[in-house]
Amino acid sequence: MALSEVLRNSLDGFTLSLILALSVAALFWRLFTLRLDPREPAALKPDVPVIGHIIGMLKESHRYWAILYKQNPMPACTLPMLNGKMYIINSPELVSAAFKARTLSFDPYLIKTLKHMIPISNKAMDMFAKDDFFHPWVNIVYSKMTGTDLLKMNVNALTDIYNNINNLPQNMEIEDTFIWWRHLLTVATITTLLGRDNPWKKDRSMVAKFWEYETSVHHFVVGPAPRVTAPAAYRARAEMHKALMQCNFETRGYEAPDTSGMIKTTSKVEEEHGWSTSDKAAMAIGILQGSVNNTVPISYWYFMHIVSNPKLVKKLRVEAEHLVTAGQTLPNGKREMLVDIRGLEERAPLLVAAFRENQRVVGVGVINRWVLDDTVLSDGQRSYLLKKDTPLLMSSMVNHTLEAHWGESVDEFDAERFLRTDPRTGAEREFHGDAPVPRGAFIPFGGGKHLCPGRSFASAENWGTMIAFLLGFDITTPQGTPLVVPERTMPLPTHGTGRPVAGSDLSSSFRRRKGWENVVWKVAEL
Ligand code: HEM
Repeated sequence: MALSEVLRNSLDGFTLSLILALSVAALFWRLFTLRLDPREPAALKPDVPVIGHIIGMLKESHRYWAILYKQNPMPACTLPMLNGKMYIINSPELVSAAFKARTLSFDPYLIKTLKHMIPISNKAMDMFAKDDFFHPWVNIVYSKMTGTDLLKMNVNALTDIYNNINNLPQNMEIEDTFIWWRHLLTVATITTLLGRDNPWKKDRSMVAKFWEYETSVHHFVVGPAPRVTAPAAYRARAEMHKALMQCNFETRGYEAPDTSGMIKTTSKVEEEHGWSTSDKAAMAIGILQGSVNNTVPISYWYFMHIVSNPKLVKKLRVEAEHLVTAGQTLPNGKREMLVDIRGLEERAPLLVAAFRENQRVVGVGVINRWVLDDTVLSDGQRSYLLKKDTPLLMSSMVNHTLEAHWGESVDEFDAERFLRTDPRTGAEREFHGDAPVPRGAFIPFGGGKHLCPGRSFASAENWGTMIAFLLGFDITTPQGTPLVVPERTMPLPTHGTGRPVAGSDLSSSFRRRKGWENVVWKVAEL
């Protein structure tokens, strides 16, 4: 007799249903109950079992980590998620320790994300993911954004921006300052990487295509079918890919003298490994995305935080006047104004402090790591075990918005917060790295072996741009009143900085300043 027949004969329907229900419950309990080693960070259970944290993340995006921390201020915790777990690290001491740990890596995320983000072949991606290709390739990215390569990038970016500024009329009304600024910085950053012969220089519509793709990048990363869920972004990516192939890779345009060392050298390595034109162009999309996606919104908010504050503009102009010298008078009667971009951290402390404060205020993204091997982190008091093959997240929003670090004015933009000398008391502030807070509490560029390689470039591009706008223009609303910083959206988990909320008044008026009408901006020879 079959087992099912035995069961049917010996048990009534109710008992059978009960056994079935208990078995399902036991299986569910077994699958979804988090079993932790006592040395791991304590569990932080969601209100709704199993899926509560996922709902929270989807609903609140980056804000969720700050909400959780406010409710449960734990230095580190483990979040149960479906039948897995994720570690969260909140305390600056543990963030610092995590940056130092060689067994915590961003690489698995980078490889997995790139595979979906860019139109690369499986063959090239498999090669990219192998240690003997990946590590030298990443080393090129880092080494080609230092020293003379970095200097050349800074000069090229600012030359592009200054050429644009030099061509502006005496007075200009802008309807959407965000879009206008986005165009200026996107083209300059891409031109720095690819050289002047690039699709974004040739065709203005390419900038909108870049942002169509960038804004929907989560459809590519998460899947499953971006062609269906984000058709416009999918088309935009295809057009960028085709244009890059034609302009920069089929013709070996990436070898041009004004192409950045980073693109030139990574493309050369790809070429030596037999990558097709299509794969080289696909990888360039990834590099451009990583370079532009943070730089442009950060830079817009930096600009807005400054120009909306007339007192700050006044102080910054005093500082900026020492950074420029008059050059020769040109045949058209205009006067060259040379901007010396060397050593701005020492020579322009307020400009730099305002930049850092802007990053504190607007940078809400997270830093992700994958635990490659069992790792123990210590904050000096307690040690935490992190188990192999577990994701780990560090939220910049948690530490960037904590009153305990930044004081009562935490919610305000205070351009002087990052000055090493407190302007109110004259006292020297205790700094840890770039910030007057414990190491690990201010992490706009991440840290450790994944510390953003583009940080010095992006910073100099921002500072140099602001110097020309501060000295050269009065920037107000069309009515002549100070601009108001628009409200920011909460970005999706794939993005680190918000955009102006829909419906904000983004109009502005640029007027050349008296005495600075006939100036031609130029980077001083270094
Ligand atoms: C204000 C502008 C920028 C911000 C706020 C920013 C922020 C970041 C952050 C938070 C990370 C993650 C670091 C970590 O995981 O510890 C990162 C990584 C990276 N950034 Fe930037 N970035 C900016 C500009 C740039 C630029 C201009 C480039 C290139 C020209 C660039 C290239 C990269 C690369 C290649 C990585 C990956 C590094 C790795 O995984 O080892 N970034 N950036």
